[in-house]
Amino acid sequence: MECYKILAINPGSTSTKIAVFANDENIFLKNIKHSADELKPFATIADQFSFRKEVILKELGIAGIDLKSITAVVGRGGLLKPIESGVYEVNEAMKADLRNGLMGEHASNLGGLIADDIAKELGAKAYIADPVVVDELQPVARFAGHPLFSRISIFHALNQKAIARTYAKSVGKNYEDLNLIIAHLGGGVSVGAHEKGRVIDVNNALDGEGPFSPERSGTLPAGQLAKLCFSGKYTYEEVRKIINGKGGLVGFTGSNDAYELEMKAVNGDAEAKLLQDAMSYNIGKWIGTMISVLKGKVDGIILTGGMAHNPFIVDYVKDMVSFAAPVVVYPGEDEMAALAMNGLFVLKNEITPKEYK
Ligand SMILES: Nc1ncnc2c1ncn2[C@@H]1O[C@H](COP(=O)(O)OP(=O)(O)OP(=O)(O)O)[C@@H](O)[C@H]1O
Ligand SMILES: CCCC(=O)O
Repeated sequence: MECYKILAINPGSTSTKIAVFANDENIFLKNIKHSADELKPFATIADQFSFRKEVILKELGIAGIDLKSITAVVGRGGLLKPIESGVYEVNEAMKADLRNGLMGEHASNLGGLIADDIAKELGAKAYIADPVVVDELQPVARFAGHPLFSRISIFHALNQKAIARTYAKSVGKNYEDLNLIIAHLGGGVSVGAHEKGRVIDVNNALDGEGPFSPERSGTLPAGQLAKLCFSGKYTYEEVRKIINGKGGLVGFTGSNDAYELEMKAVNGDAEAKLLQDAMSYNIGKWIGTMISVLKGKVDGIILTGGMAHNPFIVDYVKDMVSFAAPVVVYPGEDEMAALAMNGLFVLKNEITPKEYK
């Protein structure tokens, strides 16, 4: 059997994860952490391009990975225009949108850019897969209650889709035959209603919608938010930070570490327990919303992401929603394997990459 080597690149806000797969075998995995001081000199995410690329090449060199053996490079896609799920070949239109932060700044904007740059040097092809802007919302889900507003699909598409397929396989079904609710419980939280392989509704996990999470506010009371914006006490940037970065657990405790909160709760801190319960309650409430989106026809409810390791959050949510369907837990995420496998499917001609326009 031919051996394809795929380099996967997943830039996050405080880390760059890289992996090399030989077909479906993971032969190298590295989580390169970036301290706040290291990233301080860069005014924008795009400015971090050379720094992150050099760090990746250095780590691959240290690991003795022969770059010439790489067949394809797959990067985590960023804030592009809304697109359907799938694998996309990196092209000039995509690079321009990623570079210019067309839909906003997000560390994953660098995924496609760095993948393309490294691939070009190797004469290989670069792809992105299931970026956060995957948009399969049904028409009624796009309404936000005033013509000046519309709901937008931004969520952990890569992990949600990969976990959905893993679960479907485990029950001997196709993803496209199931109705699933997937709650990704990470630094941000997204809760998606997957109807027969399409995410017909999901909260915008990046921009003030959904349950609050370790570092995001989720939905805030609109009237109070409007008042705060015009109080003269906060700049636009400060309000943005309340929504994303300094919201959620960071706002309440100063830390985005849900594990730290869990330990405080375990050790008898009643406030910590109440906050953890409140976060779990809101997650359960949003899953309830998606149960009604799927009209109660739910084959499975899946909890994934880092906080799915927390038994108290899992039990709280199970207690609220297990009336509707079995609740299955896949703690953590496997975005690196998901990226690489999407690349492998393309190399094996099992899927055709789509064109970004
Ligand atoms: N083993 C664990 N037990 C309990 N909590 C955990 C565990 N691992 C991670 N967490 C908590 O899960 C939260 C999210 O962590 P995770 O690393 O999944 O997020 P991320 O990858 O930074 O964000 P995102 O998934 O939104 O991209 C953190 O607050 C962390 O404390
Ligand atoms: C919402 C998509 C990914 C993230 O949490 O940043």
